[in-house]
Formats: sequence, structure tokens, C-alpha cells
Amino acid sequence: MPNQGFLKVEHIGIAVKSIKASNELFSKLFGKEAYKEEKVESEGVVTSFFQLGETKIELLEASREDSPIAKFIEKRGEGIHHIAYEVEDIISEMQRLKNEGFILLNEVPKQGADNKLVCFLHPKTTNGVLVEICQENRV
Ligand SMILES: CC[C@H](C(=O)O)C(=O)SCCNC(=O)CCNC(=O)[C@H](O)C(C)(C)COP(=O)(O)OP(=O)(O)OC[C@H]1O[C@@H](n2cnc3c(N)ncnc32)[C@H](O)[C@@H]1OP(=O)(O)O
Ligand SMILES: [Co+2]
Repeated sequence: MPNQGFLKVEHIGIAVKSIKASNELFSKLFGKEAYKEEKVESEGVVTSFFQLGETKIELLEASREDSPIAKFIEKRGEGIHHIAYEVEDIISEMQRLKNEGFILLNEVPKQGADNKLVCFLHPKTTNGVLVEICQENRV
């Protein structure tokens, strides 16, 4: 029986206008460099990751005009965009969350950054905080 429920905060997503400028800022803040940059074309984002112990910070820049990050920044400016939680079995977690009444923004797990399968919950059902659940892609 897979572990049910959320295991840990896997990353905190921060929407930024410029990965280059924000990499410099967060490298100064954290005292360490980002360990990777990755474009996720399907999401319309370029990401940059900093490892801080068990948790990561994920910087997100829009890679195209219709990116959710572009819309977010246009509406709210730069800042915290989502919290991602690690789960052991994303399929069973998606079913559990659906049964609990949360609104899934994608019915099938989709490919995320950093070799993860991801699903998002509508912030209207999570107290106004966009939630991402993610599982290591074991394929
Ligand atoms: C997957 C790659 C990477 C990874 O970790 O692997 C990522 O994390 S990619 C991250 C970018 N991708 C996503 O965010 C996908 C999920 N997001 C969405 O589907 C949309 O952004 C959605 C549905 C959350 C909002 O889109 P919509 O077009 O509905 O925008 P609105 O501005 O009309 O928003 C509706 C309503 O929701 C509030 N809202 C929007 N974004 C957020 C947010 N990040 N946190 C909290 N609340 C948010 C917005 O304020 C509106 O509320 P209202 O009260 O009506 O103003
Ligand atoms: Co994320």
C-alpha cells in the first residue's frame, strides 16, 4: 500500500520576470548557486532550482505570452506562485483529493520539471494557494 498523503514541501514556486536577474538575487540571498535551469515548453515556463536542505526554490519565468506565469505577473506582479508537495503515488493521491472535493486542474499527471509528474489543484479549493502535487517520474 503506497504512502497516502503529502510527504513534504518539495518546492516553492516563485514567479519572476527574469530568471537571469533573479538567479543573481537568490544566489546572493542563499549564498549558493542554482543547480539547474530547465525549460518546460508544455507549461510555457523556464525554471531555475535552488536546493535548500529537503526543499527547493523554483524560480519561474514565462517562456511565452500565454504562459500562466505571464498572466500571474501581469495581474499580481512577481512573488510566490505555488507550493509543491511530494507524494509517493500521484494517481492515488489525485483520486483521494478528488474524492475530498478538491478541483484538479489536470485529470492526468503531466510532465513537470526536475523529472517529476505533476498535478495542480485550483486555488479556489485550497484557500487561495495554488497547490502542485509531484511524484518522482520513475519511468
Ligand atoms: C510543471 C512545471 C513546473 C514544475 O514545478 O514542474 C511548474 O510548477 S509550472 C507552474 C506554472 N503552471 C501552472 O501554474 C499550471 C496551473 N495553473 C493554472 O492552471 C492557472 O494558472 C490557474 C487556473 C491557477 C489560474 O488561471 P486563470 O486563467 O484562471 O487565471 P485567473 O487570473 O483568471 O485566476 C483565476 C483565479 O485564481 C486566482 N489565481 C490565479 N493564479 C493563482 C496563484 N498562482 N495562486 C493563487 N491564486 C491564483 C486568481 O487570483 C483568480 O482569483 P480571483 O479571486 O477571481 O481574482
Ligand atoms: Co512547480
